[in-house]
Amino acid sequence: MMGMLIRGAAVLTMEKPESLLPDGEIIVEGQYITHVGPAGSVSPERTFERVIDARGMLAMPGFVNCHTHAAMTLFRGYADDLPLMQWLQEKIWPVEERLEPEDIYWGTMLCCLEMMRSGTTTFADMYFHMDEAARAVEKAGLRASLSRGMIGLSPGAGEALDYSRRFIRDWHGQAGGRITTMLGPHAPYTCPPDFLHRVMEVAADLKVGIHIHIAETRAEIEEIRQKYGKTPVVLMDEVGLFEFQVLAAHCVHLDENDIRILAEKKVGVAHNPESNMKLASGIAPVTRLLAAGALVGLGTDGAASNNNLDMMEEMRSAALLQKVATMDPTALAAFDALSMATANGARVLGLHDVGLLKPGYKADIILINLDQPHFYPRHDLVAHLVYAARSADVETVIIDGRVVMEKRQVLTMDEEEVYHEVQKRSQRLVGTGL
Ligand SMILES: N[C@@H](CCSC[C@H]1O[C@@H](n2cnc3c(=O)[nH]cnc32)[C@H](O)[C@@H]1O)C(=O)O
Ligand SMILES: [Zn+2]
Repeated sequence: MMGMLIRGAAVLTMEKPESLLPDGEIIVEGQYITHVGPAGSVSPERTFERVIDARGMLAMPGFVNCHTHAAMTLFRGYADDLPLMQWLQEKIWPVEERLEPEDIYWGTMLCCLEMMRSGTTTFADMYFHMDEAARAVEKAGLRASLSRGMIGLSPGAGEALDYSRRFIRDWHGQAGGRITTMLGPHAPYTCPPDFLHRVMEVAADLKVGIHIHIAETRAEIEEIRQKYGKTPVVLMDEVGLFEFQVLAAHCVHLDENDIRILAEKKVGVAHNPESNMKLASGIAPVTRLLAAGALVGLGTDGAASNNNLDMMEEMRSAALLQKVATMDPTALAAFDALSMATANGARVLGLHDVGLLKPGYKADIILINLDQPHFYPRHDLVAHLVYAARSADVETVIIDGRVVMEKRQVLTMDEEEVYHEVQKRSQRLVGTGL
């Protein structure tokens, strides 16, 4: 195998803030990165199947979106400006009842298209009809951790758990390892402890992680306190959930004890600042979580509560929100926000060879076009990425060693077909035709 050489780019490996090569060389062989070094580190005699001249670009790991509901792109702009419980119960759950499996395929495809075009290479999804979501991911070429969301209180809970078990067996490690799976009990207020015990049995049996929403709103804290006399985090800990690899979305309303538990049990937290702001759920104590040593990644949540899947915007929102919430401009510095969006996000998903540009890591690489006004002067590229960049700056996307977008041309999906299918289906679902 001769592999692919990327040369001429500034290379941000994300290992340390100072590990930026102003002019670097990256070799990709198969799915993996096999070399990262300065210009001239690759022998001129060596030949490659493909050489990408990336002068004027910055190479960095693709973004990892730690929490979304991919096919909710179908409901973007359908129900806005409502609090979470009302939004879910009155607006979202009724239209979700009407979703057909093929809708999920196209909704997930639109999600993949939007993510790829904004530099996201990996995402964690919790939804249903997950076979269709997996097929879309397989076709689109992204990396994803997929879970079938389960409402433990619903009459269909047993069926959802059976589906999950079968789905995990069918899909875990598929698409050359791009697809992994988790169990998806929705939240402590929809999944009582007896159901969570059944979920944990399956998790132990199939050796997969658990993706759940925790402590998203004050209403949830109140409801759990009234029912169980404790916080959602303590309840989940006592149930034994944190003995597993857990991806906990939101974690907005936490006390000091909750923060200590999340850090100690190495729970992966998915922080979703824009969804939390839009639904007025609150501000997650990210600064305190990080100070306590907790593992925190970044997510967009579904497109119906954000309303886009843009990780650059999310990163910027995360940093700005922590600063204003703590009244401390040093809070969530640029490199920390960038780590949450890449390397730490991968760890939150339990992916230990994703999120850094380093030999032995999966070749999930994005090239960002630096030849633009908002990237001058070139003082600090890390600060530029967090505070000045926008998603349209992403030129080229490589996932699992394969070029899937080049010069902003998506190579794996037919964009027009995706738009057409999504428009048609969302009209049927929510009855609006623009
Ligand atoms: N209703 C499904 C299972 C739930 S999938 C995951 C659910 O999470 C919902 N969801 C989306 N965003 C949020 C959020 O921020 N908090 C809580 N739930 C959300 C989403 O609408 C979806 O219904 C069934 O038929 O079994
Ligand atoms: Zn969610």
